[in-house]
Amino acid sequence: MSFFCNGPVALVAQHDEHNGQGWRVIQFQEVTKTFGSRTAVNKVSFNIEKPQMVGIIGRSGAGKSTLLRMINRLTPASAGQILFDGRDILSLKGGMMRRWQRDCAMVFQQFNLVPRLDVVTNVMLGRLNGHGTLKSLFNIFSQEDVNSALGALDRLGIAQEATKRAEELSGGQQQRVAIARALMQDPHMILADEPIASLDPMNAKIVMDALREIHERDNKIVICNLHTLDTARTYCDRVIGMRDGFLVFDGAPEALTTAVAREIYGADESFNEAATSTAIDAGQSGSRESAGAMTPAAAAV
Ligand SMILES: Nc1ncnc2c1ncn2[C@@H]1O[C@H](COP(=O)(O)OP(=O)(O)OP(=O)(O)O)[C@@H](O)[C@H]1O
Repeated sequence: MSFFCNGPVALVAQHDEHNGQGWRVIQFQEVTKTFGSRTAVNKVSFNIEKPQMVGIIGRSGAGKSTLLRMINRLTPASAGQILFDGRDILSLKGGMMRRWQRDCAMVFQQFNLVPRLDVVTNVMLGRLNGHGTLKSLFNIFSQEDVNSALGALDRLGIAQEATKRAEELSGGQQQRVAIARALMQDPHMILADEPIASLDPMNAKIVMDALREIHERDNKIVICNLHTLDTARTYCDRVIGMRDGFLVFDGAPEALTTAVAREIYGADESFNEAATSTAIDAGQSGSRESAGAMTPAAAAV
């Protein structure tokens, strides 16, 4: 299904919170965020009914980051509901809220690692929410934590960097460490806020391949804010377009034509898709840096 409209949409299907296959549905119901007089996210409604890789696109200021940050409660919503398994996650407090935040791991544009800590410790920080207060306070990790962190790094193809300080790594490597840290949370979903915006095309491809592989192999939802249409088309099963806080497009990547993109971006006839391109060539694998056990996922899309 795809649709396009110029105003608020409310397409919340009425159904059980389970999709009949034991998989838990996420429902966004008129989710809204206002900052003073500005409405950053305006009555956004949609459901995710199966593990999908969802790309959110739109021009700067459209509300993409705010929407993502509301999901894991980094930004409080002003109105609406986000239901997971029928439970409104926007009203969770204390330990329940922290557990939810562990369930939806965030990956940020600027990686958010601790620069002077070694890579493996940075990855293990993903476990902190699951530890008791004392253990968390002193960063006490078990041998099992160390083994899991090394396993996650190996999966991301950077186990050999485990003992280096995070600040010694390239941007692409740091983002893979951040993804390994997210995996340590064993989350239901990964929320990636412009994960490749600071990376060159080769590293952008490695990072997007990694996210796609996690989606495919672990059957996890990945929601990814993206600035580039070609990346959304190549990697995502579903694209959501935002404009001025409204959800204005929700459909398959094939439906994301240049004309549709022009509407989402509020651009005129001079709109040039190349301006949003990262020039990721999904087929260019010969010279690229190894991503370890990654499957070049773009080929599967
Ligand atoms: N903490 C804040 N205080 C006030 N206004 C904010 C705050 N965060 C976001 N906004 C405003 O909300 C609107 C949506 O911002 P948001 O960062 O969600 O957009 P975006 O689509 O992610 O943009 P970009 O692609 O540039 O990151 C913008 O007008 C922004 O200025």
